[in-house]
Amino acid sequence: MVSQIASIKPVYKIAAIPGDGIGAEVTNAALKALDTLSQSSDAFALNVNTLDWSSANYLTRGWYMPPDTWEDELKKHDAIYFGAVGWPTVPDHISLWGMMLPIRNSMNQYVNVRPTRVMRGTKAPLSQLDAKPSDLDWVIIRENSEGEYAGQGGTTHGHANYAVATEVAIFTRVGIERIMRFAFETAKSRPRKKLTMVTKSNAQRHGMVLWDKVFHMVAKEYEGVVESDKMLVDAMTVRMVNKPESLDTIVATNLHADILSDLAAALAGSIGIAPSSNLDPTRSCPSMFEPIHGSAPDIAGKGICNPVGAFWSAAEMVRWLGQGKLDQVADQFMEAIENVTGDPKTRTGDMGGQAKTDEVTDAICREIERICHRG
Ligand SMILES: NC(=O)c1ccc[n+]([C@@H]2O[C@H](COP(=O)([O-])OP(=O)(O)OC[C@H]3O[C@@H](n4cnc5c(N)ncnc54)[C@H](O)[C@@H]3O)[C@@H](O)[C@H]2O)c1
Ligand SMILES: O=C(O)[C@H](O)[C@@H](O)C(=O)O
Ligand SMILES: [K+]
Ligand SMILES: [Mn+2]
Repeated sequence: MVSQIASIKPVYKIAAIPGDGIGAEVTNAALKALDTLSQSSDAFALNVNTLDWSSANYLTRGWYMPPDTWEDELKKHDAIYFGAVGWPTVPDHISLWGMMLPIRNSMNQYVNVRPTRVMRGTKAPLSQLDAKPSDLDWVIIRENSEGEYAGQGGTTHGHANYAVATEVAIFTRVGIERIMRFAFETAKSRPRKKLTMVTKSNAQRHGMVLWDKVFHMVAKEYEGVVESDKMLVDAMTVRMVNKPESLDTIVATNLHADILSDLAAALAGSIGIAPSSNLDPTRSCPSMFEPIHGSAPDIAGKGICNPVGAFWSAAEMVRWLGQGKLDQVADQFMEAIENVTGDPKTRTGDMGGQAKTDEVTDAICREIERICHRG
């Protein structure tokens, strides 16, 4: 699907779904930064197709994504860039199941990679606990297709006072094995070669026990290569706060990693910084890149949200698209991001500054141009 302009630059097709609230604001910022990056680089170009799938349009059309065509539409692209979905006018389970979860499921995005580290200029709460910024450098590998998010369950007698509802947590051997292999490979690719597996197999005695068993099976293949250990999820929250330096790569279920990644973001300074990559490692479908935060109705429309998590997610998209050939460009993007967070004048409120989203975006574009043109 990648084409060439005048046989010079590969052109990647991107579906951009800004979505709701600050999702749209940060996507707008990320697309500006990506445009500046591609214009400043000889290595790639982007062809962005923006899709108006949102809660506001759901209320008038009755659908989030065009019912018969959305899968084919998305598959025409090399990657998906996503803002956020969810708005107070629509129940959250309708909005999440109207767009984000069907995309993760149908596009085979069974891995969700969530890196966290303390960026230059951030005031991480951990520093008040005598931890150094370098003590927090983690990658959370979130299982992205099963657990409590598989959509199995139901409601009976919903309107009666004897209503019953189930939410079935699904764990398959295939699903566990593929996420464990991805996690071990991620740990192996990082300098410390260390993996911590998160579980709750003391209380949940079926699915989580299978989760542990498959982990131990895969761990044997990495003996002497990757050091691994196991944590119960409740104790894991304590270790993340008290011994951040003891962690490196972390693998957890869909629900556990959803929760732990927000905690990780807060410990590193702000939810507004944290990126995520919903990956189909087989590359048969487009992968999706989005900040981990939601639509933030409390600050939406004010122009004050932090676009850094959206920028970082965009950098990860460039890295993924390039398959090794765009690493230098992605690194330049990251350098620009940290130069901007490092300057107190270009930090948003959540990072203790006063800059507006647009000011941070203009600063990142200037910085990208400077870095790309200096050499
Ligand atoms: N992947 C997604 O699209 C996604 C993820 C999480 C929540 N949601 C949805 O978003 C809506 C709001 O959810 P929520 O309030 O629980 O979570 P949220 O992440 O939207 O916001 C939590 C808090 O963090 C702040 N915050 C988040 N991102 C920020 C940023 N970039 N800059 C500055 N501050 C930021 C918000 O102002 C808010 O106080 C709900 O409808 C929820 O279902 C969607
Ligand atoms: O669980 C959810 O609501 C979503 O997965 C969202 O919180 C996310 O982290 O992407
Ligand atoms: K999001
Ligand atoms: Mn979440």
